[in-house]
Amino acid sequence: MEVGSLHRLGEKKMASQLLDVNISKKYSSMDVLDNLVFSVEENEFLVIVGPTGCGKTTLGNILSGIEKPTAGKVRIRGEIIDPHVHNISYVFQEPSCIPWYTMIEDVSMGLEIRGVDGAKAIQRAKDVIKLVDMAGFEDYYPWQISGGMKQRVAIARAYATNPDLLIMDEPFGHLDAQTRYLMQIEIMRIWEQEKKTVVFITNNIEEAVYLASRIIVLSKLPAHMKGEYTVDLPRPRDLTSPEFLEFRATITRECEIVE
Ligand SMILES: Nc1ncnc2c1ncn2[C@@H]1O[C@H](COP(=O)(O)OP(=O)(O)OP(=O)(O)O)[C@@H](O)[C@H]1O
Repeated sequence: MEVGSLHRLGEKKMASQLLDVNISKKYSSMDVLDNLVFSVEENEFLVIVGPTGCGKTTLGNILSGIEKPTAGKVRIRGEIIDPHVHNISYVFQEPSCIPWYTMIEDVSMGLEIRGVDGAKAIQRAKDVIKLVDMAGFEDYYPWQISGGMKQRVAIARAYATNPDLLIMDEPFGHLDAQTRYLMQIEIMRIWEQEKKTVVFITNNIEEAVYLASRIIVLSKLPAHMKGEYTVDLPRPRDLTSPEFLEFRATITRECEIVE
């Protein structure tokens, strides 16, 4: 079958640009990221895939401003990214709920730290807990809910501050296959509703093709860009359709994983 739905970047005109990335990163003498140059559009769902240990988390940390590149810059709407200035949310692989906080306290705390007054913070926390389909669990503690539910709360916390950019680093990596699939459906529903820019890191190619508006494939260490694909399959995507399977096979080949 001809892969008519694949486009090398450049065939489609970019919409409004949010991030402009041009970076390299070394740890001591080890080259980790090798001259990565790409942009991220407003409201897109960009997925970064690459083999284990290739530097995906390092890239996420640099995009968020937590870590500095050794060379080059990340710009957000033209300004050098700074987590103290720009509103960036990060969802990690391990859900990081505070054990002695209820769900509503956990989500509202981040807002209060940012100066939102108590009543408004609670209301916004209720809204985003509802957004992730956790209404009714506001007064539960982390030890009373499942791993998937904790990750929903982490996503609620990430959306609560209405961020310019959401970075998700293998957020479903520790979940069982069925919960992972349900979470993929959920994250799509939320993304389509909220229209936030998401950079999603994964080494699961099926997940990448299911979620992405665009996929960037990284090479093994030191990571350089191997390919960039616009995914224009209709949503919700059918994991068993010939088009989906063809796309998955193409990305798998690009990652040099034998299917
Ligand atoms: N702070 C650090 N200091 C030194 N080396 C580091 C540091 N952080 C990461 N590394 C190294 O950089 C390389 C890339 O690590 P990174 O965690 O970014 O990869 P990854 O693609 O996210 O891995 P995985 O798929 O296993 O999550 C690894 O060799 C790692 O040991």
